[in-house]
Amino acid sequence: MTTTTTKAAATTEPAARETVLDARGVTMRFGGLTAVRDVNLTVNSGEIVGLIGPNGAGKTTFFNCLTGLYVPTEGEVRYKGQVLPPKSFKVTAAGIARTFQNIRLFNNMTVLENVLVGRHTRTKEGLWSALLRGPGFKKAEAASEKRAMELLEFVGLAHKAQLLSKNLPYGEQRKLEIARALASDPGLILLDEPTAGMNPQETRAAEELIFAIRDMGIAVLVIEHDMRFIFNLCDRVAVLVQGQKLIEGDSQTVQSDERVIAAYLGEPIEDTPAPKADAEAAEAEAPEAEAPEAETAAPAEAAEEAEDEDAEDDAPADDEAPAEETPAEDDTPADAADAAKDAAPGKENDA
Ligand SMILES: Nc1ncnc2c1ncn2[C@@H]1O[C@H](COP(=O)(O)OP(=O)(O)OP(=O)(O)O)[C@@H](O)[C@H]1O
Repeated sequence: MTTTTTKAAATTEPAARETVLDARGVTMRFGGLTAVRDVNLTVNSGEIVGLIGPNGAGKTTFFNCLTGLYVPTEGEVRYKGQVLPPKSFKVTAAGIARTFQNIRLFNNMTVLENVLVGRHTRTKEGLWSALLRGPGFKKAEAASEKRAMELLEFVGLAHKAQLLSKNLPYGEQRKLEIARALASDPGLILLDEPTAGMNPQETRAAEELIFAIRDMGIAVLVIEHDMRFIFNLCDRVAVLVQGQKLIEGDSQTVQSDERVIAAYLGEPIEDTPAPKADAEAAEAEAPEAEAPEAETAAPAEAAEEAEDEDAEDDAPADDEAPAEETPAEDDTPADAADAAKDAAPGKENDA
């Protein structure tokens, strides 16, 4: 990635902005625990919005509600005005892509194949066409491969296209996840801790990459514990504390808000420090990044998974252990779906 894009680039764009994401009154309960409570959040085209909060504040749960992994107990999520069905593959098809806190790559597939998996929501060729490998299929396959290579070029991994993804260094695996998410041609990308485990140099490169994604016309919603990264990157930042939105505003407003500092430090603040000191204090108190460990439980039959509409979401991840989750029904075996209904009787959104 050699872009020189900066935050200022966005502010010179025309003001006409479309509301891309509109989450209204989103609440998620797990039994007696309310992980997310009545959260409203919008993301507009051309924006990079940050979502921060202490450990356990409900950030990832909120992302899961936005992307159909969870059916919110209350509230609704709209993408470009349309209520989203709470099914992850439909959310992806509608135009929202995401990456995960714990990397979810198909370890035994090549870098290129991983991006092609992300492309499947945009290919129209059916099973028979694929089996017979007719001219339509071959044309679609060539187009997908071309697009996948463009995206690998964009994230700086084109020269590693034929390597197995498990052989990439950690920072590059994170980039590959982003390329795979971009392969579905999203209008909005949700990034869950994109710099976790990265060194400062990689973090700086990730920042440039996200600016470049924004400049491609894709709105960004990002969770991150690195406060310097968030406040430098985002046009707006929302703070979740104990499942509720505490404050939302520009970086300056948020980082100097006493309640935000108190939430991170866990104690009342008598004197408000200068904003820079705030950011450093918050960063010092922020939880450790996730251990840089790639997902190791990629499905044995990766090719079969690629055919599966839910392939991405079915790849297991440690932070979202299926045993305890209450995901949407299409992402789980029947018994887990039953458990989900009992534990999280969220309403079904209409398409
Ligand atoms: N499937 C689940 N079942 C029960 N409780 C859950 C489930 N998923 C999350 N929680 C709880 O919901 C709360 C919010 O968790 P969540 O992972 O969304 O927080 P977070 O802000 O993303 O935290 P972190 O910054 O550590 O990733 C926590 O108390 C967590 O234990």
